[in-house]
Amino acid sequence: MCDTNKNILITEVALRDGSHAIRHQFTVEQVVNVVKALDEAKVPYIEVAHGDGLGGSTLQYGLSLTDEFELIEAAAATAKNSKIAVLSLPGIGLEKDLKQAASLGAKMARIATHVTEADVSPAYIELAKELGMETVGFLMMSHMAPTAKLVEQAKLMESYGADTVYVVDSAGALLPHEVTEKICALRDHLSVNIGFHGHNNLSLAMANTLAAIEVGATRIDGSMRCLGAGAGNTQTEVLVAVLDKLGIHTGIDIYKMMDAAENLVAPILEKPQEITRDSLVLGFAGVYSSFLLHAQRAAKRFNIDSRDILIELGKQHIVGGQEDMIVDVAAEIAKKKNVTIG
Ligand SMILES: CC[C@H](O)CC(=O)C(=O)O
Ligand SMILES: [Mn+2]
Repeated sequence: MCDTNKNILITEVALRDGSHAIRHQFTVEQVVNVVKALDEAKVPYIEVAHGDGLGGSTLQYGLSLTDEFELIEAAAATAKNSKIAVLSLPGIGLEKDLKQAASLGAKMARIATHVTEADVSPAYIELAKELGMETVGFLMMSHMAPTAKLVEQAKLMESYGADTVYVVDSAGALLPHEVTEKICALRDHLSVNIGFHGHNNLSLAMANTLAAIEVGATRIDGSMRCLGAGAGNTQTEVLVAVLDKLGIHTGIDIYKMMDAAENLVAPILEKPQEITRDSLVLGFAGVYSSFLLHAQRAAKRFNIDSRDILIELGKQHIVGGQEDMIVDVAAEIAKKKNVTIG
């Protein structure tokens, strides 16, 4: 049974994770309008950055339409109640980027590493703390590590000073009982807050989020209209309503949240966030959700089935930062199949 006395703090990630889905084309006007509405709805945290975090605007990850610092500055100037969060993957984001985000008003830093590579994060976590930011360790592709390994890595992030450690289901590959096992283990071994970030590739983002909350996660990510990579994230406005029905407090105004999703986010979507055969394969094969559009582009270029690329990426355990491998894998498949490139 859920402990209904707990307070859940939600981070709305459409303005960062959703950036993948719209090829990083956010405008200042869109960001300001969405932040204003979320601020009025009393959403505690709003993440703003390139989809791949600070510094992600490159040919490898996709160029942003608008400089992310312009978006962060505009978001921070608009938010009166909500805190602006940024994501940084050490190496893609630099320490100077974190300093700049803090100077523009970002109040939370989420330092993201592959689930077995927490040891690349101490300098960033320590810097974020020095900058006075609330600090989150974000363990991506959590399905790829056994629970004992995940606990070891989370404990490292805790030892570096993270206030919260997240289980991140980047591929939307986890099943509810696996989420329960992972969150329980973190709850039993950590003293800091525990968070969960889901993707809906197997239609399990909501079930996984509820499983996480049930056993102790108190920091939860969602994106309005599921605007996120792959099939998107746990749908925030739905989550707020479901938690209210469970008697769990988020402090968020449900009507205002619904209005923000309907009036401001729906028009931004290039197409509704559905579970298509490709996003289903992401969850099935355990592939990074942000690889979706890259794999679809490569499939077109090499005249092959995008599912074959995704399955092969899963087999080869290709992870974030190895986006260049997507084209290599596609070329290899085309060669093996003797496909004529148009
Ligand atoms: C490439 C960063 C990634 O999108 C972070 C994230 O949201 C995830 O791993 O799910
Ligand atoms: Mn994500």
